[in-house]
Amino acid sequence: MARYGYSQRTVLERDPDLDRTRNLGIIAHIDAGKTTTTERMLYYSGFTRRIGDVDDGSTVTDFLPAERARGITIQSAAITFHWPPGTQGRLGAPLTTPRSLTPHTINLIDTPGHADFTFEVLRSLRILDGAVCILDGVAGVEAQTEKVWHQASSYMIPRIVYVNKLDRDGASFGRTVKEIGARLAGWPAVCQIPWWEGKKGRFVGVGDAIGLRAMKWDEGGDGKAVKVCQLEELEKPGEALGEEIKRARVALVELLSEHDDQIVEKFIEHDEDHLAIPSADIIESLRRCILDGSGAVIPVFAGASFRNIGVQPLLDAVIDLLPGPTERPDPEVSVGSLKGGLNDLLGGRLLPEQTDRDSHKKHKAKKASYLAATSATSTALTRGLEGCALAFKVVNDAKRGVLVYVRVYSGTINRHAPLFNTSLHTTERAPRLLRMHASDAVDIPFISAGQIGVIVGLKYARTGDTLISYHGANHKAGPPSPLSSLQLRPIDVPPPVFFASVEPQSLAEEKHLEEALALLLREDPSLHVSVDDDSGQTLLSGMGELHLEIARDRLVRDFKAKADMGKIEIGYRECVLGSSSKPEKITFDKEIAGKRTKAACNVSVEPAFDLESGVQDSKKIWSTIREGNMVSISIVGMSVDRATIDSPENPLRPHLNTSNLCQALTNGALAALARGPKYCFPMHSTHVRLSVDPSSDIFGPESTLAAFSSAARMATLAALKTVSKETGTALMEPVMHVIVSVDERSLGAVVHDISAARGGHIISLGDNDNDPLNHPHSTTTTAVADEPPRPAIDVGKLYAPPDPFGGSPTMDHQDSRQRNIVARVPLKEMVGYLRHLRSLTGGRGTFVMSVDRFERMGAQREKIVLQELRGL
Ligand SMILES: Nc1nc2c(ncn2[C@@H]2O[C@H](COP(=O)(O)OP(=O)(O)OP(=O)(O)O)[C@@H](O)[C@H]2O)c(=O)[nH]1
Repeated sequence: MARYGYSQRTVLERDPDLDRTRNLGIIAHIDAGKTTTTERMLYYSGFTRRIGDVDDGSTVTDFLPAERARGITIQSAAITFHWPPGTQGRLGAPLTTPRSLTPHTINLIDTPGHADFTFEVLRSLRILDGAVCILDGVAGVEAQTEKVWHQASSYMIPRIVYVNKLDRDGASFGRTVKEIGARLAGWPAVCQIPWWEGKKGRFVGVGDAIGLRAMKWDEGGDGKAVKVCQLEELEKPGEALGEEIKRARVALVELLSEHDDQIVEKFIEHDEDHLAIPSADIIESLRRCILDGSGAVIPVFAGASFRNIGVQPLLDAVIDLLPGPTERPDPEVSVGSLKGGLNDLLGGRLLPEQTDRDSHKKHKAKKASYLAATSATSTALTRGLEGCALAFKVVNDAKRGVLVYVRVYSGTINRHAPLFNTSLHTTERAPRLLRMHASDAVDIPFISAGQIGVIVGLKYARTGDTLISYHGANHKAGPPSPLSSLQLRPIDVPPPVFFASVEPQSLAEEKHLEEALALLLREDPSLHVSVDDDSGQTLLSGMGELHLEIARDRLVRDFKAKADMGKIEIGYRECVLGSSSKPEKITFDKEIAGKRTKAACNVSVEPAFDLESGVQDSKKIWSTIREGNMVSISIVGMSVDRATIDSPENPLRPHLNTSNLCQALTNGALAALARGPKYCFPMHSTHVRLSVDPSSDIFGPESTLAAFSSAARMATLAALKTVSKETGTALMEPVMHVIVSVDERSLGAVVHDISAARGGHIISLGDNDNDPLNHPHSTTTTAVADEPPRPAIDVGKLYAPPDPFGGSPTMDHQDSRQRNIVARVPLKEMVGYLRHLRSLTGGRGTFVMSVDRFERMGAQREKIVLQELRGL
């Protein structure tokens, strides 16, 4: 079965320009040096005339004022530049090997490193064809890196690693290589080794195991001039670098031989001489090994971007090793109930998957109907579809208005073409198309498959929406089915756990604030806005404190909204403690716009703390799980089979369509669940059972969908109120899955702090028994969920060059060993944790966290939290 996001190999036309395009992302832990490295890339490619500096806020990529002020990257900006610069080759000429001899187009998508921006990272990751993962040579593999690395594996993104900051005291390339093996669960293929010179071990350049040479940069220069030394020059007596480069080459060939048969042939062809294999063959082998995006083989490069060392060979590696759009797997789409690769679907090659439970006969019948459906869909798509793109980012630009960044996956998107948004079901024209160079832009007539570009002037498109253009576009009706339901697979948005009220400073500002919030939500769908019915207050919720702080900055500074944001608070949830004793029946009966509307339904509620295992209800014909709650619907006289087919006996006919009715009822119930009866927090772990009896609850044409939705909302509110009175409700709190990376020395203090002071539950300690790093000969397997485990990695057998001081690759320096503490901790106890962790660990500790679940609080804890909430 295909993994998340993609199925089989793509069948994009082999376009020579696309072969020379790299949709590249840079991923890393916060502060590893993404922006610093990007600035050098832009400078060496001739894109900028001076090197921007993160520390004085003059970089090209971090162009939002909020980013510049904080010195961190918040938004992924897409920039296009060319590498190598100059005229060594020309576009359209056949590809030479190595590819880095011919100019290529790099679309660079910068991704944020902060944990609060997971959604940003994910939405950038999915459109990449390859990525560079930057590590800090002192800190090694940090918790956030591990997290993003595994996310990239699940999107099958081919990656290379760049170990940065090797100029810093305490930098340890060898230890970092071992950590790559252990923590990133792949085989590090050391392509470069650091060149440390003199007694103090000054970092001056890199040794190249692929090209059997070394590169040296002048101290203090802009790094443009690179001195290349061949192996012979490095083999002088007393010169250790030459020998180490040879050792690295042997290790590289040995490693590749275990993953690639073709390099074994080359090895034999060259009399089993590791050094005799041409560098072009090594490059091709590395390329083959990383192309599947599994991360099983991890090419490792070295540098110190801040000192202008190592960036040009890194760019060469991007071109030489990472794939172009034509070499990537087919993007996964859904069309109605069909799911599969877009190009498979267009080419009529989508095959059904047989589940283990399907009997052969049943499978045969299923396959026949499936094939008929896919073939009809394929024909419709091939006839109709002109272009299909994913809006992966929406940005409000002060000069140009709203910019929608898109990646085109099929066909072309042309200027002025009407674009149908299959997520919102609206059509909008694309008046202008741009190619972005950070904050500069160039007008272009079209964006074709595999390319990244910007559409200006769209009013509705949001981040994550699928946009299509089609033959015979019809503004009013939109495309015919099934084209109208074509969607590139969306990203799951985690639940928001922090919220704050947002108030306009005056009544006159209300409208402007509303518009600014709407724009903010278009940019970032992981933000939510709700209006408290009782107080009329607008609440903005998000995934982290920083997430909301940035949202406030965006509102006030960038959108110029005159608004105040209240205190950022934790988004608790409320749950019912018992079930309704009898269903609550509500008849909604109201005149709307001069027209009478009337509908009724019955609702009962009950606790559902384990939604994962499913809630049994034989009568239900429809159920939805949303934000930790379940809504299930039954209609008297209908069973699951008949419900989906609008047969003549369907009791809802002729006024109502079953799925529209169920959707309207669900929307009504979900609206009621947004506010708990006692504490006003959203409900969680609650099952709403809704039932409609067509003989008594439907009143002919007066029973509109809106009337049903209102009836469902009111009945759910009433049922929650009754249960709250009869059995009570309780508070639930977000509990986080936390990974803290600390060195051995601080382990005890941090563990004690988590378990004693923060009420956390330690799950694992990365202790001597489990942590491969502490057992040089122990093994590790891949940590990617839903992946079959890869053969174990023997960390002790990995090649890593010796480090000059301190960080020996055997990691016998007890105190500098990194340990990962995995724990579950209530979010409330994690507020402001980074500062505390830094003080416990002398500034070295880092952590990542994500929402694990919502948990009911004990009575004592609930009392304390309630007192705090009431300001007591
Ligand atoms: N000594 C040294 N410092 C570096 C190097 N590269 C980056 N830095 C410094 O590390 C800090 C963080 O660098 P950034 O480039 O902002 O890191 P980033 O990964 O973009 O950080 P975010 O944007 O916050 O995710 C800055 O103070 C840089 O000057 C390097 O090679 N050597």
